Amino acid sequence: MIRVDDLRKAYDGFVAVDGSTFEVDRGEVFGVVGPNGAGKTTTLKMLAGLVEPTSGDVEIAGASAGSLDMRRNLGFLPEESPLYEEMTAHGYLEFFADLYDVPTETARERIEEALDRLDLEHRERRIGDMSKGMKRKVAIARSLVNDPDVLIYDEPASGLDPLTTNYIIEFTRELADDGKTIVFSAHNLYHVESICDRLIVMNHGDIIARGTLDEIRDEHGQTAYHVYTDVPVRDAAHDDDEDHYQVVVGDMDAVERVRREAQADGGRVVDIQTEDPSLEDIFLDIAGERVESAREPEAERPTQEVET
Ligand SMILES: Nc1ncnc2c1ncn2[C@@H]1O[C@H](COP(=O)(O)OP(=O)(O)OP(=O)(O)O)[C@@H](O)[C@H]1O
Repeated sequence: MIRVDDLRKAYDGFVAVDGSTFEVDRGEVFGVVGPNGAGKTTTLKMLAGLVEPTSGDVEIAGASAGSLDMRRNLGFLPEESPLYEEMTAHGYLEFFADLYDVPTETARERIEEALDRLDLEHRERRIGDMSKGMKRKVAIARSLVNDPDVLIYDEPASGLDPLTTNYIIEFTRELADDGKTIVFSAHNLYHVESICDRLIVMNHGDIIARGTLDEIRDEHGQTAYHVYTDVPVRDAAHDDDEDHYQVVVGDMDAVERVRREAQADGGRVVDIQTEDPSLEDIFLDIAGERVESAREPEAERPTQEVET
């Protein structure tokens, strides 16, 4: 659906995006992740035909970036979406539907459906008097008025309260389930982990990792093994609540060493749990930088039990 070939952008010699190549399939949610200044917005704007690449190509559903065909089939949500503050949500969205030549009745139905699904309250309120979350929902509805196949969302949920953030992130997933192809950027890696099919991780203009989250984990991540014993072993911490000892190791050989050590002291391993690295852990590993400190609590991370 989207093909990006050796895309590059330099501003006065400063390279913001350094030769990105990737493809996005129809119906996919595709994440573009990275710290501030990684080149996410520049990449998304080049996809949307809003920034002219220094070199390289973008093709969306067979149309080249910036062409009229492509624009008709695209919804872009900028990081900061300036809205017409004096208008109501309806007035504003009808105005944009009109720009896309959407027939009035179709536009009304589409707008109503989008605002219902986004659960936008106080639709007749002046946009200038709406909360930040409400404004973001109006901007998202705006990206849908032309019923595009492709949506490009720059930080769709950044800076919003957790409830609105979750709502928007889940809504983004639903749009893909409806068949839309979505490229979205995020600082918050937890959002990416929760809804992306595939992603690229960018840093300083380069793609430093790519694939599904599992593929990225396999290639770059390291599973942590939490080993619980009933006798003290080297480097273990005592868990007062459970009255056992816990040590975290990086591979099965180390787990085996802990088991032998416990046995030598007349004890045993009582449990082993694995913890997959989060995208943030992986990012720290490969880029040596933290992408987002304000992530969801640790408890949200998936933990699987393994056979002991
Ligand atoms: N119009 C411009 N002129 C000069 N430099 C620019 C311009 N736009 C972006 N840059 C630079 O290009 C780099 C990449 O910026 P970009 O906005 O794409 O990053 P980002 O990953 O989206 O960051 P953020 O998460 O902060 O939005 C940054 O160093 C930025 O300062």
